[in-house]
Amino acid sequence: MSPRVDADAVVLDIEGTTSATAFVVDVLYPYARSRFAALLTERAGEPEVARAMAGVRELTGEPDADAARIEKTLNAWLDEDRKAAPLKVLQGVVWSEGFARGDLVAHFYADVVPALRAWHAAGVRLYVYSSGSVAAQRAWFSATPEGDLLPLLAGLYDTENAGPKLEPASYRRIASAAGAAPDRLVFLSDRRGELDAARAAGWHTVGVRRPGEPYYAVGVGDHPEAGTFAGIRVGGGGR
Ligand SMILES: CSCCC(=O)C(=O)COP(=O)(O)O
Ligand SMILES: [Mg+2]
Repeated sequence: MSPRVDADAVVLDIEGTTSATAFVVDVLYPYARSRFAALLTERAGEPEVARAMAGVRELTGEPDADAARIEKTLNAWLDEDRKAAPLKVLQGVVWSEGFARGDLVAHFYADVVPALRAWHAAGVRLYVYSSGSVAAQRAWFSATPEGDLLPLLAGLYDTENAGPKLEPASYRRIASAAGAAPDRLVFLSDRRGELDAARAAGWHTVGVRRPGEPYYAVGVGDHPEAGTFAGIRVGGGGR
């Protein structure tokens, strides 16, 4: 449970890995849910909102869906924790404003921020790859109980700029964008399917298994695993 990884860069999943799924589901989702109606009716003319509403209509095959119908769909997707791109865009809009306003403060497991600081200080580059939109990621890392962590991060990737998390091509895209050889990258995630996709792209992987998380019981297959970030050694020569 203390993997050593010979890599130059760490790529982080958020939900279930750096942070509790329960916080996302119990705090962030209700925050978004309570603001969708106003967003869809009062701000439908904003390009990002309009594009996401068109995306919902396309995904559901309901070209005439009005704001109320779209809100219903978004709430159903929230109930399923479905990582649909238009939902993630709209969540990103609402959450960014919530974090900026001070309504929301991000959650990180206690072992995460010390490890991120130590890796960064040792010259390991840090990236995020999450289903949460880049806007949501930026807001999340900028408003933490330990202050603004964005300066630690070299880049942010989501399903829009990289692609779906279960497809190896997405990890190849990230490696190329980050200018890193695949075998110099390690992906930390709680989901076996994501780890399988990263490994298929030639990356190192570590499955993060935290008791109480939804994927804990499923396990991470034959990927190296860690219970916390504290035991993960990353660096040239596995330092
Ligand atoms: C700051 S992103 C909030 C979490 C979220 O909405 C999400 O979908 C995270 O999914 P992940 O890919 O990080 O498991
Ligand atoms: Mg996750």
